[in-house]
Amino acid sequence: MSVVTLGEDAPRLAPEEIHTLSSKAGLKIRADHVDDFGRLLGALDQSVQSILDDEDYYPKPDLEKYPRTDICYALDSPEKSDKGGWASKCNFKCVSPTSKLLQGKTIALKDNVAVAGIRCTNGTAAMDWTPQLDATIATRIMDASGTITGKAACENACMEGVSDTSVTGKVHNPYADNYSCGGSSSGSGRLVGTGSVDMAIGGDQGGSIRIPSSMCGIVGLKPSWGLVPYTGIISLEYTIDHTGSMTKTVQDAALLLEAIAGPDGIDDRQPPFLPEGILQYTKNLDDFFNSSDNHSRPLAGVRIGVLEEGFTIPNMDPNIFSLCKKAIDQLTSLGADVKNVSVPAHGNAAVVWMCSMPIAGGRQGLLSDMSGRKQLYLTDRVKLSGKTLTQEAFDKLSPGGQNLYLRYLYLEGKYGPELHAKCSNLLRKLSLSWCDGINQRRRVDDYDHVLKDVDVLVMPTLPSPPCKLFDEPSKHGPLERLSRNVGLVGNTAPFNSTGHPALTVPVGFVPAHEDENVKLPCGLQIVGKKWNDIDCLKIGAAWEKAVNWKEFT
Ligand SMILES: NC(=O)c1ccccc1
Repeated sequence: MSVVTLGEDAPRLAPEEIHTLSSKAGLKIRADHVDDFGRLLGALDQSVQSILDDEDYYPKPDLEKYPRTDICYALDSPEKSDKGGWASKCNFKCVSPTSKLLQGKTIALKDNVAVAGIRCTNGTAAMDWTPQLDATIATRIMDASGTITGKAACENACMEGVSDTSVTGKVHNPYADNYSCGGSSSGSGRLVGTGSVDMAIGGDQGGSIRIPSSMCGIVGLKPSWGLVPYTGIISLEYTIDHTGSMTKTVQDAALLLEAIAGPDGIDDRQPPFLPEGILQYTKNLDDFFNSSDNHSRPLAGVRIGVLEEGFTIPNMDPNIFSLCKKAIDQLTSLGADVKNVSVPAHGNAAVVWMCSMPIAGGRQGLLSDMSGRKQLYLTDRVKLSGKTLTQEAFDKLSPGGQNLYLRYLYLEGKYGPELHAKCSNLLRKLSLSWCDGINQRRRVDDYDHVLKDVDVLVMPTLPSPPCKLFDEPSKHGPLERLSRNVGLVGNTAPFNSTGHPALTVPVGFVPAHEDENVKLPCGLQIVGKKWNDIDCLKIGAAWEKAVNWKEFT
């Protein structure tokens, strides 16, 4: 870095530059101050230039230990995408001396997770980014000897819940072609659902792990906020960003969570340390089942609250309603203490989530402005977005991303930070801060008030079954395309804002709305106390041991 001086011959801004700058902001600078500010800003710019000339600071991927070869992109060979599931495939050498936890498991990463040298689409052509780093969770999977076999398709800019918006093509439901896998982690849902991989990583800001998991008949866990590092993953909005597992079984969910959870020292949402033993999910799960002396009633002593408002969200399908009630009866017969509970604020929580998202989400998710954080910034990707979206980038977004940007411009212009501030407080009212157990003096509100009496809340993951994909999506207008998302996140999005862990397990099939002969998967959502992801896993695993979900009616 060079030494900057404010001497007579130091670089300075000309008076016209100061004038242009201030008049754009509607300000006038006193005539006798113009030269002073010109010199101050000129010196600043000299410092900035020295920083831009310096190297950036990223975690270095270990390409020698974990080489990746034979990269094949769905954009080049769509026929190799497995009906849309893959965004890219690769050959990864992942034999680690460190741990064998994931040995023998094949794993797909959602295509918003950075893997060095492999193009990362985020489901959209609006930005073309090839990362030079591995996300923390990718490194952790390699260090646990997991075999990464590629990147799974993701819906456009992670802003869609129906699987016909990705730049890599439509993703078909594992149980019926031309039906939705959900989104935005659509490829992860399909690939695990069809058995193309054992496990996948998904991302979730409003339901994007749980929606495709429910629709593809698999287990999806949105972990507690901050449990799994988001470092090196494309963000939508940092208060609601989560990454987590999508697996065939709850046992595998525990296994993958164990591999990826815990502080990485970079993601500033994470606590620096966690209670002893909390990350040993597989052992804790085994201990739970081994300690039960009544194997036909493994859930004896577990308290389950049936969230009434979770069954009355808009568009609730009667078949989903009754199937989930029956699944809950099954939990009762497994010994659980089940009672109805009410959180009146639940009905409106997704609406607050929706009004809160655009201002911060447009800036962070579409313009890549994450200022205020102390974490790893993806500088090379930030460079691609610019200060405002270009026409070209806007045109490449699907209606969900375009709508987010217009909502951002509209709400930012009309209400500014005041709206975002109020929404954030209302969302915080739903739940204590993430250290609620420690700070007992705080008021106990909404969900956490009820979670004092029960261990978990249960409700349908989604109000409606997967819908049909459009034959030619681009022939349909934004309203028609986005209408398919309406109400979808009523039971999922609230827990992105509160940060509670939320697991979806498949509980059977329901008829599609378009054709009653088409039967598609349906999930039950289990929401736990913060940091008690293990409670969700225990109940899910008890269900899975007792019931063959494909035959449950
Ligand atoms: N990223 C998300 O979680 C999401 C889910 C559904 C619709 C839009 C976004």
